[in-house]
Amino acid sequence: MLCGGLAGLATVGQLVLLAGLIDVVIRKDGGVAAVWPWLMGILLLLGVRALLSIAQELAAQRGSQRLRQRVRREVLDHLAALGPVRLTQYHTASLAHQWVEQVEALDGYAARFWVQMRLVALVPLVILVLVAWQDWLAAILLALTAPLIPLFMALVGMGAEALNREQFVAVARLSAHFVDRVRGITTLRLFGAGPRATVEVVAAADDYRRRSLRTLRLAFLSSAVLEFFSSVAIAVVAIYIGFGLLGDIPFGPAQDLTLFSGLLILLLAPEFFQPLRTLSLFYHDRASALAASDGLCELLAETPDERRHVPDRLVDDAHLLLSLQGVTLDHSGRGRVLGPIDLVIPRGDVLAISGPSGSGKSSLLQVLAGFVGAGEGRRLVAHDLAFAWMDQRPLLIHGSLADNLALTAPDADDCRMMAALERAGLGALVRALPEGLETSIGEGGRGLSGGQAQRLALARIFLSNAPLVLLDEPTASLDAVTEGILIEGFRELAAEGRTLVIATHHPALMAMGNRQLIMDAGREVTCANQ
Ligand SMILES: Nc1ncnc2c1ncn2[C@@H]1O[C@H](COP(=O)(O)OP(=O)(O)OP(=O)(O)O)[C@@H](O)[C@H]1O
Repeated sequence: MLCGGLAGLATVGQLVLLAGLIDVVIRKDGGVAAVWPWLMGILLLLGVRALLSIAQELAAQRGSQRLRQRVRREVLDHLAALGPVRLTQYHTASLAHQWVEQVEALDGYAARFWVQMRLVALVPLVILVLVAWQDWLAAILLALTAPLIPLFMALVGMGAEALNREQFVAVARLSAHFVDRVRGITTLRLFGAGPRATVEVVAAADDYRRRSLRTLRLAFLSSAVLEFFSSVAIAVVAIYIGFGLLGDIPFGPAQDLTLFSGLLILLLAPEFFQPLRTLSLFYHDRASALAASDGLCELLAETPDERRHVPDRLVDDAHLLLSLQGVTLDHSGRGRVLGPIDLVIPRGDVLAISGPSGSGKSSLLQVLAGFVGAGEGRRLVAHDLAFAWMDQRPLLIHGSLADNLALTAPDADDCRMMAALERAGLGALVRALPEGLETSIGEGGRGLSGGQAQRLALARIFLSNAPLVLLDEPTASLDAVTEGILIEGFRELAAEGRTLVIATHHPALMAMGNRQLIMDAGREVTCANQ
């Protein structure tokens, strides 16, 4: 801001020197020697101004980058605090859009508009004082026209803000729409719905195009309004100076106008409006930043479930890993889906949970993991509670096999990774791949079969040191061979001394448990040791 203010003052100084130079040249007093000091002064100020402008731009960019980094970190922390279950109400593509695009939209505001807003009064005020010193009537003319510009800008800006808000909602919807169609491309083709989906995507994209053009139209309109008013104001001042110099204005300070003062006022008049013009250029940035911050604030206003984060500590944690005491779980609009339930999980236990579909098995695992906070009751955990999670659709990221394995063991070397893959029955496959561990896979394990993806997830659990392994229907819809490999893998984990909690319908997995918990309608029906 300081650099911007000084750069503005340097511009004013440059114009004063320019008016002086022209005055000296035209009046031809003093010869070439009299021109030099003016010229040198102009060149010096030109260099100073350039340096100050660069410094201003760099500082603004750094400030904006810091702000965006902070907001992104805050949004990520908030998403983590909301937890995986609450996040299911958002579309991944919309969240990604908010995290990338909406935070990016703050850049123009932070780096340009915010600075310009604070500079906008400084230079015009200095110019007004200078002009008033030369000719108070010209200063009044400038001062009268100046307020019209912010007034019209604000009027246009109000519309721009609403349009930008709609625009962000439309982009978020379009992103979600597109990602859904791409994810479901196989199903769409199977049902012959490809052409209809294409038409829908085209219609959504066209809607977005129309909205973008409407927003741009408004941006151009606001610039045009501003240009019009500043041109009219400059023209009025120019006419006044012209007639004043000709001696056609027989009243006021016009009679004292000289070549220097007339020139100076004429040169300063456009500069008087320049900060406002620059501000209007950035006004669109303000509108889109306000709309983006609305969306971000809405997301950040979602209060995380405090109970998820502050579990009570177990007293006897040498023997127990986890304990639920009278825990319940309610979902808005669904009422109670779990509990009250009491459950203790000793270290080294293998607990198999079964029961009909919808009986609350996954919900119980989510409460055990702390993905959702319990409504009533207490969740007590051991001090070293870390858990590994595996369900029917393992979370695989776009990247190499090694990247996916490193999610649970960032320090694991290739040897350890290969050993884990061998144990999960993927060794031969990975060794046959030309790029081995560096082979890329798509988001959600695209490029791997369902069974291979599950085995990769199992290898990840082998690599992790988590004492508790939570498994939610890990063998659902797999072939017999993969099922066998996974069940063997889980046996090995249990033999290592890890604690396993498995929600399953599979008889072999149920038989693995040293304890059986049968659930119905969110309640424990029986809990028996084998
Ligand atoms: N995020 C949620 N929001 C609202 N209701 C939910 C949510 N998750 C689960 N439910 C409801 O809670 C109940 C228990 O669901 P849960 O997924 O725990 O059952 P489940 O025993 O694991 O079923 P399945 O064997 O079919 O996987 C169901 O009625 C379900 O509709």
